[in-house]
Amino acid sequence: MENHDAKSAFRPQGLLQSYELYEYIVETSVYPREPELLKELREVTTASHPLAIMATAPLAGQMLAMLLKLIGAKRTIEIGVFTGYSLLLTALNIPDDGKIKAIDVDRDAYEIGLPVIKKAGMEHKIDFVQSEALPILDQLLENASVIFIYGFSWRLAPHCHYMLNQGEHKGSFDFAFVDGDKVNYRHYHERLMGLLRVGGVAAYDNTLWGGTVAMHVDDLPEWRISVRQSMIEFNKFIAGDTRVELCHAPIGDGMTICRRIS
Ligand SMILES: C[S@@+](CC[C@H](N)C(=O)[O-])C[C@H]1O[C@@H](n2cnc3c(N)ncnc32)[C@H](O)[C@@H]1O
Repeated sequence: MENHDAKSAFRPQGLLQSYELYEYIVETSVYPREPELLKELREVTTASHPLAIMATAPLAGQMLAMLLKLIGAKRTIEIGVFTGYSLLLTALNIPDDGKIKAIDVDRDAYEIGLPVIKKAGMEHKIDFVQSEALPILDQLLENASVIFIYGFSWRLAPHCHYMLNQGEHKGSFDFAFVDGDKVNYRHYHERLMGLLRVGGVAAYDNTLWGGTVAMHVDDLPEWRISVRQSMIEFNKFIAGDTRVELCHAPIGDGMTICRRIS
């Protein structure tokens, strides 16, 4: 296997055999139906960010939009926003009173796409949090809103009561799109199993990592190796996870779609 294959995730066609086949699909079925403001967001990203290729591919985006509609998603989580292609796409496919908890360490990238999100009238659905994703998911699971009620005991010693409104968000999300740091997918999955309702769906992007999961490690450039290993471990783990039904779709860079069943 030559190294150019190992880089295939960063070619527009992703895992498809040829650019011509990719072009055929997007020209026939994707671009003619892609909302104008998603196109605009793509263009703004390409013009403003050297890593525009990180944005979710419109072909995979179309499948996400279909999933959101099929399950009637209203409350969603997104890990890895970048300039907001998948975020705007999600916002466009949930109801007007739907809500997205969108988490990314990089606010600058989010702000590149924000004017387009505002133009689309979708900002009110989005709660963007600039942070590492893991602590935010933990907070949602714990939801420890602590109310201090100061009082005095018979000895006049102050004491306080803690009212822990624990777990309010447990099982309350319909959908999660995970496209952040790949090495944490396994940790994100554990949290999402608590946050998604039974019947809720999590979609994990890049799970074939340019096809490298099935390549020999000696044939790969250094920068591919650690994520490849994380993906191999995640794919193996999730395939055996009885809490979910799953579909490993070779779309884009590989997308694993899980439906929580217990
Ligand atoms: C592939 S991009 C996401 C693309 C996005 N879904 C789209 O449609 O444009 C990955 C994003 O994950 C973010 N990221 C990386 N590590 C993260 C972490 N630990 N927590 C939250 N976000 C993270 C990066 O800042 C980057 O914006």
